Amino acid sequence: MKKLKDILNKVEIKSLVGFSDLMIEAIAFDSRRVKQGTLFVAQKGTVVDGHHFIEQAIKQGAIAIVCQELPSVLNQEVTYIQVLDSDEALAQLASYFYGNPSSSLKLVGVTGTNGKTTIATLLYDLFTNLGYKVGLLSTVKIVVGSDVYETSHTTPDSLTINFYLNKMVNEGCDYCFMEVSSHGIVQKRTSGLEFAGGVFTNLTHDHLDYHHTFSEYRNAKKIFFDQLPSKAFALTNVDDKNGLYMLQNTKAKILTYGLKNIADYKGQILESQFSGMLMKVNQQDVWVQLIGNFNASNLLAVLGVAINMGVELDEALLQLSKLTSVIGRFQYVVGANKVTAIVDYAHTPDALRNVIETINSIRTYNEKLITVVGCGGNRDKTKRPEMGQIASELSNRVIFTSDNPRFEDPYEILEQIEAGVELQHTMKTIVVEDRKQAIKLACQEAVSGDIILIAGKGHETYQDIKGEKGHFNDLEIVTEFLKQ
Ligand SMILES: CC(=O)N[C@H]1[C@@H](OP(=O)(O)OP(=O)(O)OC[C@H]2O[C@@H](n3ccc(=O)[nH]c3=O)[C@H](O)[C@@H]2O)O[C@H](CO)[C@@H](O)[C@@H]1O[C@H](C)C(=O)N[C@@H](C)C(=O)N[C@H](CCC(=O)O)C(=O)O
Ligand SMILES: Nc1ncnc2c1ncn2[C@@H]1O[C@H](COP(=O)(O)OP(=O)(O)OP(=O)(O)O)[C@@H](O)[C@H]1O
Ligand SMILES: N[C@H](CCC[C@H](N)C(=O)O)C(=O)O
Ligand SMILES: [Mg+2]
Repeated sequence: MKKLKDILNKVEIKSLVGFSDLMIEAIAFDSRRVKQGTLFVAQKGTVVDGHHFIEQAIKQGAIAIVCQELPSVLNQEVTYIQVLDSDEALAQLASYFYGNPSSSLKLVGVTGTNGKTTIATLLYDLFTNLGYKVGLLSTVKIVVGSDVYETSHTTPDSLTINFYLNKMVNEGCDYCFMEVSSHGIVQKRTSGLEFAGGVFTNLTHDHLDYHHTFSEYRNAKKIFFDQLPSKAFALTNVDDKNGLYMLQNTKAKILTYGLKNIADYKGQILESQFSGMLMKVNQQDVWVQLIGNFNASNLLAVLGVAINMGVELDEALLQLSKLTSVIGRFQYVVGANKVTAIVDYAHTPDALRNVIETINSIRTYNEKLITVVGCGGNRDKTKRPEMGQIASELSNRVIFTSDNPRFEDPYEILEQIEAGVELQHTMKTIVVEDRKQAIKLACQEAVSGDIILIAGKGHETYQDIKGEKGHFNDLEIVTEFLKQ
């Protein structure tokens, strides 16, 4: 329970109608979750306008309303707080309500198109291995020390973020690593958080359904760095063409990592195998258990963060060599018939290219690479033909299939993917809409030594069809078929 006056401390208020001397028991932005004593925040959403639910929230027990526009008829028993931006207000309120938890631990945010889950999870592992209690907010899960919680977003809403940060503080966590998605930044889910550091991975094609243009998407990511305080660090990938652009206006201490360009944390791959890579990092050799240029880059980011959080270089390198792959990211099983199946979360053109090129750089070409891939429904449509083109150009055989069609017609999605396949590659491709059947076909076609890549779903344990999430797990299914 907190005083309304205090909760509003950092909120930019346009007008206030009613008493501010109230005790608030809970905050909610969804009217369906309002109970007695709640402060309801009306947000303008992408589907509906939360202002339409103010009445309903009051009926359910809301005693105060934060909104951008005051309703035409006001309830005498309710306090209305008009603000410029409800999303921003919610983030500030949430932070205060939960005791400003981000200032009581060291919080590092990772942003970029690809690599966020990988870097945040590896940092969680590294600092846990060093003996610290650590928190993690990721696409795959939320972790507080060793307690695991389910999540539905890469960057949850600000109430959820602060709820878990508070839990982390109470449980004695020293660090928290979190993913910062572009949706999260635009919707101000991370406003009001005190970051000790930020990492930029890369910027390639994704989410143009939401951000409309590439530069809008890029500027969304940049806001995160613009808002970092001067005592924080901002670590960027100098190999990405937007790496330095991201930090143009940051007040934070600028640090760089890269495989190609001069950087504070500079790496080079000396040798690659399916089991790992030998890397040279700042003049020292280190064997790591992850593979691919993109993972070499991710590991440099991990190293940079570790060192800036006080870990000695030698210790950090030793820890780097102990890290293993993150669930759903280049996870592989080898069947009795020596067929290797790789499950990877590549769901953007760049990620798909990276993963296939990594496989191609290691394999001998005496074997076939069979790729099973699809694209999500109700998401960026323009990435579909690009992914079709990449898969068919770089693999020997491609089975296009469904990946969370959501509310779209799966065959329409598949047609859009196929539209990207160049004429000379059309013979290699086939459409099998049912993902289980597609994986089965790949296993039937594979002979000893062949490699099957199943891309797009990684750690996901469901297939989302018309809002119904039926159980589905690529790794489980392919492991089963490989036994047959
Ligand atoms: C497009 C998008 O990002 N939508 C997010 C947004 O919902 P919205 O703006 O559509 O909300 P809305 O349905 O229009 O409702 C507006 C307001 O009315 C309220 N409402 C609504 C109905 C009602 O009966 N009562 C009520 O009060 C809602 O609670 C909301 O405050 O705010 C919601 C609450 O925070 C999010 O759950 C929701 O995520 C949806 C489910 C989603 O799919 N988001 C994806 C695209 C996403 O955020 N992905 C990113 C990036 C992933 C990546 O990088 O790959 C992520 O961080 O997960
Ligand atoms: N640094 C990187 N650059 C390019 N591709 C990468 C990089 N790291 C990982 N990938 C590829 O992208 C896929 C997704 O990686 P990861 O889950 O770490 O990204 P993410 O940024 O968390 O994605 P999301 O936006 O879904 O949260 C991986 O399975 C791999 O194929
Ligand atoms: N966080 C990403 C994941 C996409 C994964 C893919 N399996 C899909 O469903 O499109 C998104 O929501 O766009
Ligand atoms: Mg992620």
